[in-house]
Amino acid sequence: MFHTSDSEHITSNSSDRDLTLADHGWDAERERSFTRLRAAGLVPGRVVRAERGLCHVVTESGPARPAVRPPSATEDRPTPCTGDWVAMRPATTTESATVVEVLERRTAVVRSSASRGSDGQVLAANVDTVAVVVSLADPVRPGRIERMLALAWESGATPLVVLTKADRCTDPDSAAAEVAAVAPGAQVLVTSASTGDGLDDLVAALSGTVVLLGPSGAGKSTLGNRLLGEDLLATGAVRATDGKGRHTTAWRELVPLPHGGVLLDTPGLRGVGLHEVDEGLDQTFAEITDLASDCRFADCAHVGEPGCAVLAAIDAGHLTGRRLESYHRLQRENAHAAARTDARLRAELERPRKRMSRQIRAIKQSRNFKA
Ligand SMILES: Nc1nc2c(ncn2[C@@H]2O[C@H](COP(=O)(O)OP(=O)(O)OP(=O)(O)O)[C@@H](O)[C@H]2O)c(=O)[nH]1
Ligand SMILES: [Zn+2]
Repeated sequence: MFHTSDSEHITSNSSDRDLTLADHGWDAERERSFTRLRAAGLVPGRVVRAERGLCHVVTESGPARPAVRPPSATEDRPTPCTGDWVAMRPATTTESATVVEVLERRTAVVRSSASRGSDGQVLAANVDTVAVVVSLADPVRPGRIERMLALAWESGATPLVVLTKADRCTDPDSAAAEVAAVAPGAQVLVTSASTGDGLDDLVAALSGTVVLLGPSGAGKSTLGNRLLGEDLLATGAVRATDGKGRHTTAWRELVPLPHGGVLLDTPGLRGVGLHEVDEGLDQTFAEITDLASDCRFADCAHVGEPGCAVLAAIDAGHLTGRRLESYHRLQRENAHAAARTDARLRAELERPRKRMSRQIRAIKQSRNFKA
């Protein structure tokens, strides 16, 4: 039955840890909402990696690779993605295990070129903490941080800014203050994977399912290694390059952290763009949102309207012009993403043509393979 984290698994080695659902974030509330499904003979599992038509799931009785039943024409069931909780029909002597339902997502990180709610466009589900990772080895780029925070807030998870490579920065504290000024409502932590500074505070601040979001070279992998414990990732790396182990060992994008919580690292998350982040922008620029309620016009765009409280705050020195410019720029980017989505939805209506091109692609691919 259901293992709790204080079961016998706590004393066993790291690969056994993978066997408990609690280690993967299963909680009492999830269990309660699963009652009906359990009664129907289904078992819960969490998707540790999803591919077309097949997912790697961890269940109470170990890892499974259930098939995903394609939704019927009338069903509006999402395709499972990394982080999803699913209800599975267990394997029988004649049939393999099947994912029957995707449980309601508490949060979702959505890709920019896709619309929320439709299939295959959610990059990560049920994320609790989005850690925006920023290197202190380079000058602080506030616009970049604001952009990632907008995405983080929009997902529904709690954002956190993790400044890395403090050992490469002469004044980490003032850099942290500069970042805190553009991250209202988010905790800002200074760390160094090299010296170990700030890592305990980071572990304490992380909760539930954690995603590390940040540009290439920011130090995400290094930080992830420190959080996971080097042995675990080294094993994963060895297995990934060891041809013999490839078929038996699934590459996991979702790994329990030794101090609690789960690290979610899915390739698509690196370099994700903005998507319908209106609310996320409002939270990222919380002080502008507050000021805007005092603008004379309810739809004030803060670009020169009379009675604009936001522009007045800039004149009074309470808000930087850079901050408002960044807000405008991200709003434009968001609008472009929305327009792209509309174009995509129009394209969806041309399915027959799409299917044709897919067939052509498949034929070309099979030719390449033969060549
Ligand atoms: N001095 C110093 N270097 C660090 C620290 N953390 C990471 N680095 C170095 O920064 C470089 C990039 O780190 P990664 O962890 O690979 O960065 P990443 O964000 O995972 O990059 P991508 O995988 O490209 O997305 C590596 O050479 C690390 O050794 C740190 O705390 N101090
Ligand atoms: Zn205004």
